Amino acid sequence: MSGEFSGFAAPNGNAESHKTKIAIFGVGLIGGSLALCFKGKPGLEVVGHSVNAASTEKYVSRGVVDRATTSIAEAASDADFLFLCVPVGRLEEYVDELSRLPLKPGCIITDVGSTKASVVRHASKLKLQGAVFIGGHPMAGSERSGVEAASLHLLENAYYVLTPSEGTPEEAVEKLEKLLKLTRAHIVKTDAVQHDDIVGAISHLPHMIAVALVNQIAGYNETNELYRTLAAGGFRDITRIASGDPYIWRDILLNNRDVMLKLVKEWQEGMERFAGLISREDGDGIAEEFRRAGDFRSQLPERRKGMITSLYECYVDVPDHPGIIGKIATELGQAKINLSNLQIIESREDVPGVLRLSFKQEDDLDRATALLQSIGYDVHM
Ligand SMILES: NC(=O)C1=CN([C@@H]2O[C@H](COP(=O)(O)OP(=O)(O)OC[C@H]3O[C@@H](n4cnc5c(N)ncnc54)[C@H](O)[C@@H]3O)[C@@H](O)[C@H]2O)C=CC1
Ligand SMILES: O=C(O)C(=O)Cc1ccc(O)cc1
Repeated sequence: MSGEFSGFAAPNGNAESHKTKIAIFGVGLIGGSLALCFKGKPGLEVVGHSVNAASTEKYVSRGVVDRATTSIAEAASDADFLFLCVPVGRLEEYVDELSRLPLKPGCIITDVGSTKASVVRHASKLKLQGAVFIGGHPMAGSERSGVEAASLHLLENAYYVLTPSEGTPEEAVEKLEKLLKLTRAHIVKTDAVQHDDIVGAISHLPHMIAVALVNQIAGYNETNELYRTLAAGGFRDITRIASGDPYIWRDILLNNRDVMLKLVKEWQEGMERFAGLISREDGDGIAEEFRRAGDFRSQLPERRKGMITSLYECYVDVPDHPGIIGKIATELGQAKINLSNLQIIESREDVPGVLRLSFKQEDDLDRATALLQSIGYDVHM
């Protein structure tokens, strides 16, 4: 092996003679984003698997993998790393299927499922014929799905949780960590059960609440369309995650059932408490709730990609006159700064507009902020 990855040993130590083969089962948003991080790197070969022949052709024609197959056995054969990137409800079947195949001794099987306890428990019960299973969960994503939504930068700067068990060989974890450096994500290790408790609270519950909230408003809208018309900025922002893939989320919530039921109960108790404050007209109590929330929120990691926001954003105060959007877009374009979205938040004739600029990379955000400030715009995060 040569170049950037010289010395990147295949898990069986057979580094020099063969490329390190990475098999990706389910090349969608997450599988495709991982594939893009690995493909084209010296010493690595990326093979995609789908149950569907049309999908395998698409993976190759979009340049996301080196080759693709509908045969699990072919994808798995001689692979050094096997990434299971299918919906959570399918993960255990894939682990079962792999346990029946002649895998390369010392290969590493990992997954990207949003829940960890059940798949880790399942894998620990199987004889994996010399393979090592390590649970994984890249904590970045978006409400989009499919290989079309995959991006080389999706996982950059995000947290990537690994859940090795007590018996997992340390050197296998190190090999996986070394490969995952290519994603530029930050590795965090924790126990699978604890993972599901925490991620249930900070990701699964917010997704559920967003869906319930949108559906509540959609119900009102049936009798008065002004609900949709007036549902601007804030509502749209906090409910973006309600547009996640229905089947991906069905599997996540069902798989994390016990955690979700406990969280929903506690959420309902929180809402009851809030309703009590309102019905008793306890203004101080309401203000205290907002104060506590504001305090905790201000301690959240800033601009951390992953949960709830997968973009880097800033706001620019702009005088409300025609042409300003084009002017800013042109300035950014001339500086070769990649803008991924641009939106007017408030724009009335007598009120200064606020333009929201979204970027996929932190560096673009930093450069845009510096450029726009240098030419006199008021930019804030
Ligand atoms: N969507 C997100 O933001 C995140 C999702 N995850 C996890 O990543 C995994 C994949 O999710 P995404 O990439 O978002 O979904 P996706 O829908 O973009 O990709 C799923 C892939 O699995 C394949 N697939 C779907 N149903 C299948 C079935 N029944 N049998 C075999 N293959 C099937 C699809 O063809 C596709 O290639 C899930 O386990 C999810 O929990 C993890 C982090 C973030
Ligand atoms: O879209 C967002 O902001 C998310 O919260 C993405 C997300 C969805 C599922 C995961 O398991 C991890 C991250």
